[in-house]
Amino acid sequence: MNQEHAQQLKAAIEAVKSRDIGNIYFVACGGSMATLTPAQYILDREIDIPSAVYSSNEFILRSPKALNEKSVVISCSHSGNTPETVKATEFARSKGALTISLSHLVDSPLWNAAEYRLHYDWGTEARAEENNYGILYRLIFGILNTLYPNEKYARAVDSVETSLHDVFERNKANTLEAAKAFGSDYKREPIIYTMASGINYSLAYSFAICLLQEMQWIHSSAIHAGEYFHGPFEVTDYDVPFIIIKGIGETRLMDDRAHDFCQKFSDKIVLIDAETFDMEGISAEVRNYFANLVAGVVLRQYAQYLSEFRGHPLSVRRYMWKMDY
Ligand SMILES: O=P(O)(O)OC[C@H]1O[C@](O)(CO)[C@@H](O)[C@@H]1O
Repeated sequence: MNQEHAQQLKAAIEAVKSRDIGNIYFVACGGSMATLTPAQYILDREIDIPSAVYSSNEFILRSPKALNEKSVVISCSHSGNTPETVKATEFARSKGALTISLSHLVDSPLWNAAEYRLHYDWGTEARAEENNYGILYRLIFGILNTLYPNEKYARAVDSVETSLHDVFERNKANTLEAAKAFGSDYKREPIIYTMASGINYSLAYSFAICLLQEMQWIHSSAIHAGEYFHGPFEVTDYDVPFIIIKGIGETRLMDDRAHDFCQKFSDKIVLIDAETFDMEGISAEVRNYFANLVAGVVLRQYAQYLSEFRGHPLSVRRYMWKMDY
């Protein structure tokens, strides 16, 4: 266990405990916003303190009336440099909110803007319990366990710290051949939709906007499985690809309904079904909250092989970080 990370988490959790909390905001852009979103889902399900997710600039511009000294604002920027997220964190602090920021870069502008800072590891060598989701889940379940002590939350933290890494590795190995087949079969597709609901929706969103659009320049759109029947299903056809992510929790009914319909008319469905994951080691009562993380790792491997078969590295950009925007 990284002791520096553990100290940073302890300080942030204690700070939350010392306050009277009225609401919790999650603020970030793009992939980082998608990373934070499952935490909001978990809070929604577990406690009655209201919470919301905002894209950083909208947070400033909309300026929620309830943002005040009773707010906790959790922001995240992988680079620590996204100006909107830095400004949103400064904005939250100026309103008296308790600010906690996650970043891979120590001493970045975001790092210096927040009151409490959480560093996370990144890259192929990083252990799951120390990466972005590992730190976020230790924070969220740590906060829950502090505010509402419950063995379930303690076991969730324990699942992150002792099992998540191996769960990721096993599921990556189990889906390696499927990832290669996806890369090979879908390499010439000009458009790929993603679909999910509940805690998995932000994964469908980040796969569409970050992996497919940003990193592969493939047209895409994330469709909420519940919303599919309210417009998007009209584009379903035998040659239109959909990646459907099915969860194991309370919103699976919506995933099933969308999948049942979609497979009648599309011959190109890539199903990522959390029911097939090996979740051994993750406490049973919180598996729904972890299956989306496993789906993310599985899908990342799919993107990696798509990129290899297309000869288009995931790191290539046309505009991002190259010009003013
Ligand atoms: O604030 P961050 O996490 O550094 O984000 C920077 C960029 O990285 C992404 O999350 C993924 O490349 C983009 O969506 C975003 O614009």
